[in-house]
Amino acid sequence: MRRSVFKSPVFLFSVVLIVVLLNLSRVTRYITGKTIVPQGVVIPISRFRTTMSTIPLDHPYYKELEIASLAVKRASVLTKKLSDSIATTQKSGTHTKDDKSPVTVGDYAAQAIVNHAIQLNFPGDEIVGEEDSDTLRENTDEAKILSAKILEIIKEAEEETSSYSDKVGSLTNLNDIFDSIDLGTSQGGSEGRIWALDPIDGTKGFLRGDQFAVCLALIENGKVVLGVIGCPNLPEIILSNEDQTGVIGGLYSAVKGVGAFYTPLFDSDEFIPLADQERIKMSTNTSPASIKVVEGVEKGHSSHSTQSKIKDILGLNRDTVHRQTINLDSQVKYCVLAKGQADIYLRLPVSDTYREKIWDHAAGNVLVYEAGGKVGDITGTPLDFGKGRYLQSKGVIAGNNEIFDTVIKAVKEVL
Ligand SMILES: Nc1ncnc2c1ncn2[C@@H]1O[C@H](COP(=O)(O)O)[C@@H](O)[C@H]1OP(=O)(O)O
Ligand SMILES: [Mg+2]
Ligand SMILES: [Mg+2]
Ligand SMILES: [Mg+2]
Repeated sequence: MRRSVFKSPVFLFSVVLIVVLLNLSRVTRYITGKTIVPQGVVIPISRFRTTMSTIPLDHPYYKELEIASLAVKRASVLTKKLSDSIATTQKSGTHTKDDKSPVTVGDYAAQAIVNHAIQLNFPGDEIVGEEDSDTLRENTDEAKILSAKILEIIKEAEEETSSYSDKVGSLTNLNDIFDSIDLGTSQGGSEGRIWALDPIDGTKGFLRGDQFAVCLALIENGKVVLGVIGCPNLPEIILSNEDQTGVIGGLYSAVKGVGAFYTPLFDSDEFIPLADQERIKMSTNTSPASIKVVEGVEKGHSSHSTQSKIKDILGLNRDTVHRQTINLDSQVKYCVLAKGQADIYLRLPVSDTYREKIWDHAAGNVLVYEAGGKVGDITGTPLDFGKGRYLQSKGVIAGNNEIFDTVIKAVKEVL
């Protein structure tokens, strides 16, 4: 009997050869740990994965995102350490500013680190930063104690994140630290590239050992195009004020036109490309029985009583409203919202004259938009980040696309 052609050694060898050739890149990767792309260029595997994903490696602002992420991670390592030893921080490292708000060694040190990274990589860009070094440069005992502590904690954080130093640099003396802090004096505006930095957003939360965030945004011609928020104390899953679980520490990023993303903040000591991060999306929930509202903790920062009335109008039940309200300091509220763990953010003004600062909202703004939500002032008008260091509007309301207009209607009814 004639042997079937399918069983001939030549045929079987050909099949194996075709399979190997079709999977050449996988085979090479298995043997060498490197990937060969068709042009014969050898690139590391993580870059190959990014190229193959839906998000290209050359997406807009890739380098800005990489530098911003590493700088925010280093500042987060520093502030987390302080936050974990908060009893000492409170005693020795806090100064009260002219507007009576607190500033700690953590705020100064984090601003120095992030500003330095921006200047090193994008020397033509301006920075609007919350802090300045005036107090530290005074010839007083308090200034000397604060400054010595700042130098010490920066050195510690740089040692712990030394693998980033080729990208974000390092600061080795107090003069350079003061100069770096003072790079943040831009007056903002609607032209050019301006970074907005809040080195510790929610300093009061930080001092309580609760939530705070390191917030960095890039504003181009008045529009926020990139935002990175490091949340050193934020659990991955936030269900209510009592029920919060999962990995502690999150890094939330958004690039305009690309999307919004989450990755654990302390898991890796390198930059994780967006293709390897988790894409996050706002909820679409509009049901009064199950929607969740995020608000600040501090009654002096937003009007909790006006917010209660709005929740009433939206139809939240008075018996369950406390379970549907999540109180969090700082821009972590935008992160929880963008991740779809809450549906509405209410920040009703306590005073007619207070104007929000751009560094308090810029990064959160692009995060919510890119996750599929909306942010506006109390009239629903989008926030304008091109008007200087301050927003010229009152209050902040954010929500998923389905519920936003209903919330604005309720706000108008109450005010
Ligand atoms: N009087 C005020 N009204 C509204 N926000 C304020 C006021 N004072 C400080 N803030 C800022 O509000 C934000 C925190 O508010 P909340 O945590 O309630 O959302 C912080 O950015 C804080 O600045 P800072 O960055 O100095 O902490
Ligand atoms: Mg402050
Ligand atoms: Mg702030
Ligand atoms: Mg701050």
